[in-house]
Amino acid sequence: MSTPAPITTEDEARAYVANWAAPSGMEVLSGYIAALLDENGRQNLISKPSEAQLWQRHIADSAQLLEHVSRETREKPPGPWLDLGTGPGLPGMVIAILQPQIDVVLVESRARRVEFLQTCVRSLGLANCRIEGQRLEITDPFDSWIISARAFAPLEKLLRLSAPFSTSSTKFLLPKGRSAAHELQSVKPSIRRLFHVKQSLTDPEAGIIVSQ
Ligand SMILES: C[S@@+](CC[C@H](N)C(=O)[O-])C[C@H]1O[C@@H](n2cnc3c(N)ncnc32)[C@H](O)[C@@H]1O
Repeated sequence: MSTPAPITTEDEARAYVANWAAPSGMEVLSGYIAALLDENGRQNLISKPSEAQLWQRHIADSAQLLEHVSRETREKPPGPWLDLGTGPGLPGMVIAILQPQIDVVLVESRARRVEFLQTCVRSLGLANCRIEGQRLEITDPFDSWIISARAFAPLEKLLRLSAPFSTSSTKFLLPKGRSAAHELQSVKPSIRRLFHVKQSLTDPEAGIIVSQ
């Protein structure tokens, strides 16, 4: 399989995301983006400077996690995709919009963010997206097919918190920005050997920690 080209502009990001979208996915996505930008005026969901590069920094950055999932499991997901500390739905809600056959569960503890997520689910008609609006620690456990988390917690803490939601076959997809390699180096070898770092398509210096 060829490695996709790096994404360096908003146009490239939009075209990249469109490749992952189910029919009508891009239309639903524009509804989500409009809501996100509107709500960002009321609460701090994404940094203000990143608004100008929203497709690259947030939407394509989320969508690229699909590169690390086999086509076979993507088409017939063997369980739910769990996104920890999703904030405004990044990356989980983007995945749910692009791939409606995937059941996505978003965990977020902050009430105003939860309200935003619930409004999006209702207004965009996202039947495959469930919100768990409380701390992960008090969320009823279930077995996840995939666990994603962007800017949520350091790796060891993340693994500890997510243990009730993972099995030996759960795949972890953890965008870690520029600290990915360093973070993986800093965990104990028994954990380190279970993961590797993949380069982000949206930032050549950023990495995604992926389980084997
Ligand atoms: C830095 S933000 C990242 C949000 C989003 N993933 C993104 O990349 O834009 C971390 C989010 O995790 C949520 N969070 C932190 N600890 C949590 C916990 N124990 N359970 C659920 N959500 C939590 C916070 O409220 C916050 O929205």
